[in-house]
Amino acid sequence: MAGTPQLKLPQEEGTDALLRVSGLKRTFGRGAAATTVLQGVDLSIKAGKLIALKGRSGSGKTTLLNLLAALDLPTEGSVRFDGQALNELSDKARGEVRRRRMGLIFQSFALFPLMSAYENVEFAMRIAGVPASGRKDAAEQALDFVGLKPRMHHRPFEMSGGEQQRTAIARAIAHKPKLLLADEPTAELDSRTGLHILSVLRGLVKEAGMTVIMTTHDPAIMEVVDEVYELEDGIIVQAAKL
Ligand SMILES: Nc1ncnc2c1ncn2[C@@H]1O[C@H](COP(=O)(O)OP(=O)(O)OP(=O)(O)O)[C@@H](O)[C@H]1O
Repeated sequence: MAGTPQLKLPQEEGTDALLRVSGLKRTFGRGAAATTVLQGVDLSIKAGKLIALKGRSGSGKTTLLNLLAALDLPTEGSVRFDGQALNELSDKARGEVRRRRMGLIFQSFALFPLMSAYENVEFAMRIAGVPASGRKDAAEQALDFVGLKPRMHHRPFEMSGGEQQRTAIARAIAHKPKLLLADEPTAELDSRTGLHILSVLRGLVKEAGMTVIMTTHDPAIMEVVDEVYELEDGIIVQAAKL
């Protein structure tokens, strides 16, 4: 894979965690119908790591990812991202942090069907507030990074599942976020295509200095990541450094 030097994030001094999660609890519903999914999650993640979050179905992986992405608010506890406590921000400021400094990837790709790969990436940058003058180059760099520049004018229905997921990755990284959050990024792909997606994600960490956190059931993922965290009964029960 051709790494694009321009995608590299500025390296910062300091050893503070990029993401610090403390006593995170999330309860859905009220009274007798209440379900506490996260019971007090603590996590500290340094910049420049590839992280897998595993756990059986229903263990709370997506719930945790949504809290890290500031798409949801905890019932108790806090998420500190890049030095800011997300729960202390207004809704608007939280949305800004997510759009400008995070990238999100979903298992269903979630691309706009009538837009080409390039237009999908360019549109996301517009939403992220990237000035018009820089959008074309940044979109092309991101599509080049995932190996899709030759197909960037194709629309999603003209692309394979792997190409659609690579478009979704390009869209998530074009504004150079510090943190990329991916919910089961290989779930809808065959194993060979899944491995290709993993090598793209690995490249983002190694060559661009991003931090990637992904939920997964895929054993192949555990082998290539830097750390694996396991959710069980609402807490982290295992944190392995490979
Ligand atoms: N908005 C909600 N309202 C009520 N319950 C919810 C809500 N969101 C999630 N849950 C419940 O929280 C639990 C954890 O769900 P979550 O999607 O986080 O699990 P998961 O580990 O990602 O599962 P999977 O691997 O199947 O995707 C489930 O029992 C789910 O039904």
